[in-house]
Amino acid sequence: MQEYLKNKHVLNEKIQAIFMWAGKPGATRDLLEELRNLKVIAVSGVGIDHLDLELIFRFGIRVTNTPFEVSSSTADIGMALMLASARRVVEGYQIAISPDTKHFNIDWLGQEITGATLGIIGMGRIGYKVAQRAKAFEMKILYHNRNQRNEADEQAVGAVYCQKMEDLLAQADFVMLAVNLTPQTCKLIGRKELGLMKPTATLINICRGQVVDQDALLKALQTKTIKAAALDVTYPEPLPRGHALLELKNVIITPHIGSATSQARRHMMERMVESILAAVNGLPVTNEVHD
Ligand SMILES: O=C(O)C(=O)CO
Repeated sequence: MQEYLKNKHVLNEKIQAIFMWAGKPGATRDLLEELRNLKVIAVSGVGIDHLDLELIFRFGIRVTNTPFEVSSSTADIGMALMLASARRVVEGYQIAISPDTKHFNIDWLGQEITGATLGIIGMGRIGYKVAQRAKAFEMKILYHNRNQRNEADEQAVGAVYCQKMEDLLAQADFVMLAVNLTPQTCKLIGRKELGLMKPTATLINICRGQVVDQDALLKALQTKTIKAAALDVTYPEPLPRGHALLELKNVIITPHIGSATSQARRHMMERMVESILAAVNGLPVTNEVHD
């Protein structure tokens, strides 16, 4: 890095590819103007909501991401959060390690996910992997998506399509968010939607914090409009210390670790290297992002 900063101007002329973390601040106009030989931006992960694609494409730069490499690990974190919330794993852990052993006998009970209804909002690659896992837990599966999946896909996981998201919200014991962040999905879940959920339901977010109106979520949790939330993503990340969501017992939060497995990260790296080599050599790029 120091070497780069020392020779920034010379090196900037040579840079043909940059690597970016999904969700982290995107490529600015200043940066694009400086990197005059840039051919490709390789994004690690599926989310490209942090990039101004119109601006990047105007510079003739190609964009690539790794949508296939993160699906299983992100679906796993969704299941982990759902189970941890339902079985109150974090509270249990606090009791198990508490110096005061008199609380060791718990005075609360968890909830089984077997037989419960899971509503998946966003049935793309990640949502579908969640459904595959939920089927093994004998959950009833509802889903809402822009487009209905084909019958074979639905039957393979026993998922029932809800054309209206409201129908899913009203029936689900667990609502899992797995959509891309777009202007259409920003604050998709707000006060009205939370109000449609059962008071016994849990919201799980594994996509982007901005998909939920966080103030409305906080209120819904404080007033017990819904039972609990389990979030791998928030807005901002991390939440400022002392944020009210961090104080609630019915919330568990992980630090955006959907793709944080050694397997997923290795596959993401391999795919990005492959895409960068292809792009700098003017060849077709796997997972190229288009308009
Ligand atoms: O790949 C992404 O965009 C993720 O956020 C994975 O959690």
